[in-house]
Amino acid sequence: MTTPLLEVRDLTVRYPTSVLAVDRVSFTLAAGETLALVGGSGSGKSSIAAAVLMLRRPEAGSVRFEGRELTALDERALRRLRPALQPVFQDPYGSLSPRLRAHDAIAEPLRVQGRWDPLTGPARVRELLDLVRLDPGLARRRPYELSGGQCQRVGIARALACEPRLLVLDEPVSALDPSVRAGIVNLLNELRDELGLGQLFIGHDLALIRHVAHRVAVLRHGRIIETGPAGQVWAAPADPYTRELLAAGDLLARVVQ
Ligand SMILES: Nc1ncnc2c1ncn2[C@@H]1O[C@H](COP(=O)(O)OP(=O)(O)OP(=O)(O)O)[C@@H](O)[C@H]1O
Repeated sequence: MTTPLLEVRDLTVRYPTSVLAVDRVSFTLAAGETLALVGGSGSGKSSIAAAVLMLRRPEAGSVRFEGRELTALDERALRRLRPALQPVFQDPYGSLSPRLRAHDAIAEPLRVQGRWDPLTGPARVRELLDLVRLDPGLARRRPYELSGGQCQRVGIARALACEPRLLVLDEPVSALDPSVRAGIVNLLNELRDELGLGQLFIGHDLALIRHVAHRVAVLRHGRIIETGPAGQVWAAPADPYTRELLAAGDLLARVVQ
């Protein structure tokens, strides 16, 4: 049996305020696969993302990335591994420095990792711009001179600069205008297929997630209440809460149209 890209077992996250945010959650994710974590506000999605990225150490449970137990690694070992696991966050403007032009924002992770070569670096940045289908003419613009969708493409290019194997996408299109969401979602699908990335896609809009995910895990109060292939969960949700989420998604889609 091949080792999954990511294997999470009995993950438990508790905050100092003693909120049990994630309660013994387990799932696996293969390379080239998108697993969506869906659920209402406060169901524990972002807490799982933070624990997978080891931005917050879990209270209990195991997070294995390519077979390595992340919870057992010290900060130094984690720092070496971090480029392989990259986040993309919700707020495209907030995730970029307002000072940096798109070109420098994309070059920054290469510089930080000591991988910047003045001879080949600019070509690598152009390659990354091309990968996220961003016009090279926009490379000199700062975030406030770009649209939300363009900023999110810069954010994705920054993540790709690290040559990751796993993207943790925490509501990557929720803050964007509905008219540009499909473009970003399609880009993420294409990148996954082109580069063989694993994607943990966090969201609450099941209508959108149907177009992204191979599999879905539905969260409620920090626990997975239903999991399965996206098409199956969509066509025949087993849990009444999933049915509620689907109905809410349909309603939202109709309002947005
Ligand atoms: N830093 C924190 N300190 C204390 N409690 C927290 C913290 N972050 C999250 N929580 C609590 O943990 C639970 C899960 O929150 P989390 O943000 O993971 O859910 P979520 O599903 O991502 O929600 P949303 O969709 O609103 O972002 C909630 O009860 C939340 O109030």
